[in-house]
Amino acid sequence: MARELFVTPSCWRVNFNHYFPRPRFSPLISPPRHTLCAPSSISRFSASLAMDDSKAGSIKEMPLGLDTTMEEEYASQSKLLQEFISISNIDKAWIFKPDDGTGSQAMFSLSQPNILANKRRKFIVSSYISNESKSSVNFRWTPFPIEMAGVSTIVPSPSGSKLLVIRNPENESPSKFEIWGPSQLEKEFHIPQSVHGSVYADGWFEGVSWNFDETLIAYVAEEPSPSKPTFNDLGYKKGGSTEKDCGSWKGQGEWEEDWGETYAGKRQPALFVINTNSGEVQAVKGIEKSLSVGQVVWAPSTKGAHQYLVFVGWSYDTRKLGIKYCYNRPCALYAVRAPLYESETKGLELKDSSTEDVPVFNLTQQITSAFFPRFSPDGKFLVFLSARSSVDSGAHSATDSLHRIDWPTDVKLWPSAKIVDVIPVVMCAEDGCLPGLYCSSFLSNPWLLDGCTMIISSIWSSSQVILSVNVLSGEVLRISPADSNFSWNVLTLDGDNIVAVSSSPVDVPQIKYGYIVEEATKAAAWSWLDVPSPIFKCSEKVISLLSPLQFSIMKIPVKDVSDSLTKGASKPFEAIFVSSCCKESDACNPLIVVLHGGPHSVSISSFSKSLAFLSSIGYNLLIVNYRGSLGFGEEALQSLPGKVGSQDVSDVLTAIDHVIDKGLASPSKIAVLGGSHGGFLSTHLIGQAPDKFVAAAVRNPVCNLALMVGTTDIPDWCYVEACGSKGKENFTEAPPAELLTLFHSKSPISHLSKVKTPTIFLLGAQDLRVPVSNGLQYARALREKGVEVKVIVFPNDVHGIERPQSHFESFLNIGVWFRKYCK
Ligand SMILES: CC(=O)N[C@@H](C)C(=O)N[C@@H](C)C(=O)O
Repeated sequence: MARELFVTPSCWRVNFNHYFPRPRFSPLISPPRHTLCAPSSISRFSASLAMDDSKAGSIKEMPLGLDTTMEEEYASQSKLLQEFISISNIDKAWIFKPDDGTGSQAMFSLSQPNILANKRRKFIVSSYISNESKSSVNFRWTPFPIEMAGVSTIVPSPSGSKLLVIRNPENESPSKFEIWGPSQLEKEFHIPQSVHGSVYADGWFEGVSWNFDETLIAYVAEEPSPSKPTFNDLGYKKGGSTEKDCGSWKGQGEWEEDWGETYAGKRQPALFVINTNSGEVQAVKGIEKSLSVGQVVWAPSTKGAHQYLVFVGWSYDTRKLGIKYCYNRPCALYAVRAPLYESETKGLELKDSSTEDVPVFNLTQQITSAFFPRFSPDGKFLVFLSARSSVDSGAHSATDSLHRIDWPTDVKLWPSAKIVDVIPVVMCAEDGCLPGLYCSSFLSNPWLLDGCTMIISSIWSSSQVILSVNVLSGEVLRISPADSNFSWNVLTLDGDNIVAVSSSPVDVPQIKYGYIVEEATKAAAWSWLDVPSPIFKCSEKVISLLSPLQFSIMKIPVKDVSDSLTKGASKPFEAIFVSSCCKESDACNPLIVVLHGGPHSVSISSFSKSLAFLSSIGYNLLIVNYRGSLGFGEEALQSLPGKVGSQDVSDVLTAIDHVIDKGLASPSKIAVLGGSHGGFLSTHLIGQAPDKFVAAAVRNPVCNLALMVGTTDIPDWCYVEACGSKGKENFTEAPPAELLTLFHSKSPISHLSKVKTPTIFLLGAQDLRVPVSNGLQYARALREKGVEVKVIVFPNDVHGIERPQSHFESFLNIGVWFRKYCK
């Protein structure tokens, strides 16, 4: 579940299958290993042509799996794909306010794939913001970005006078902490591996927080490596050895569970505090060994009392089940006393100075999930998000709720403090009303100047919108324009103004500046200005290819509504339709049906570089948010578990019929593209509707639940999605034979005998979520029965296939594959 969604730093829940390349820094990948579709006669022909081309007289070999016709296509598509892929993303932004009250300074952290190096390049661009009047704003940009090579994360201090830069080691070397002032490096500290490993910068466990007077920074890092047994020629060496000596060697010791997909080999996340003056690092004491911690913030401090930290803790029963994309892992907010530093305590008489038995308080015992803690600016309340629907139902993601704790000044009252519901889980909303909360991140400071209104981004049907939430009254307003089908995301706040970004499937992102219009009706209370910026600059070619494209969001009525369906599950679902408007003839472009994974994820109406590339080379897109997707209320979402492979398949077929009936698609030119659960749907579709699709492309598809259940990091997912609400209770690591039969019967592999559609498989060999065996088994079985198949295995990729070269090669092959079969 990955994505290329712009400007949504830790947004795991949206579109993540195709559109969210998160940086992965590892060595070059090798060329495709498996290519099962090139007839040898064509290969010989290609080789001879290549020979004629060669002025040097050497024989050029055609890369594995290519023929000359395809090579032409490769060459032309690859140039264009590069132009799309090189458009920058905004990962984060901050505002700095000078003391003299003049204007503000914005800093944007951007990234761009460096395909040659197979890494993401990170850089910074700044802009001076001046408000000439309430309704006009001017951003003056620095002429060039500055590269931030080797930087894992940057975090400005609350006053904006210091910048923490963390560089994680690539090997066994120390983590580097740099503290920068306005014009120079002020401090640099190297934290050895014996203290802790890499600092978490994963967008989930990640948490780096400055205290109020900027003397301490709390953060989450990997625990130091446990010692491993040492052996030498006499056998086991008692007491081990810290030094490397050539006469001894290290064994492995006991295997430790990790959090699965993307966390392979990562050690337990633990809490640390560094003193910004001395560089002294202390591990936070008192936290149970088994608790994984993250998202730390400082609790409001009281003069003369200890400082406390609030963090999220995840516990587990017998094993850690995969956590990436899985909000159904129980978690709670905890408070713990921060370590004491001598310099901090000088001259202070601490009220509770004992260092023994440091207590850890669970603040959210009444609820099964609590994360993204944010204190109000006055420290009077603590707000957090909860995925309790997800935890309680077992669905890996579901509708969120927002809560508040009025923060007691007396530490002893913390554990019993009441949790107030601010936004409850929405089961089924009336048309035009909030469908529920679906958030993948909160700003570190989400507060307007009144101190009680939070600005957040959330999914609303097929779009992302910006909401203002008054956490005292519970009033929620959709403040991004309600008449816009574009997706909007808040980047940072400038006092009571908002710096945001807005985009659509056919419009590259545009920076927006939002301000409150006085004395206006509530519905029109915010106005948005366009901010010209150099950030999303793209080539003339890209601009000209995007300009004739248009998109709409279609409502698709549910087929076969019955009394057994809830109201929410009987309401229309949605699909985003992208097409070319200026057609020379009446013939429709070929259609690609695009299916997100999860299944409890969503394709939003934002710009996706890879999908825009496919649209620009002449495909219409039908991006289906089948029932079960996020953004449509809890009843619609919960209608899918237990019915995967039938209800979702039926919704996609209904959406296809809808566009055919409207004359927007030709029934003989339809292809399907999906990853993970989207690949499950795609392979189901080519089996259940074998005459419908001329080509398919699948990325790490789930093809056989009976195989997946024994190999994935989330076997519980197979139970919940195949069996519904019973699945959670019945989960066991050793599924009985009858259940394996059920899993098989609900899987695409059970329809394999009917498949005819030429299918390309893009597989990540390091995928722990849907291990490569799932795609390979299905591809080999198709090949065995004579269906055209191409398989590309990326040896160093995980589930998302996001490493720049792999992402590029995947979409280039998808483009060429579809061109071959969809004329
Ligand atoms: C929860 C989860 O990871 N499910 C996978 C089977 C899946 O479909 N993943 C989605 C999110 C993806 O798009 O990769």
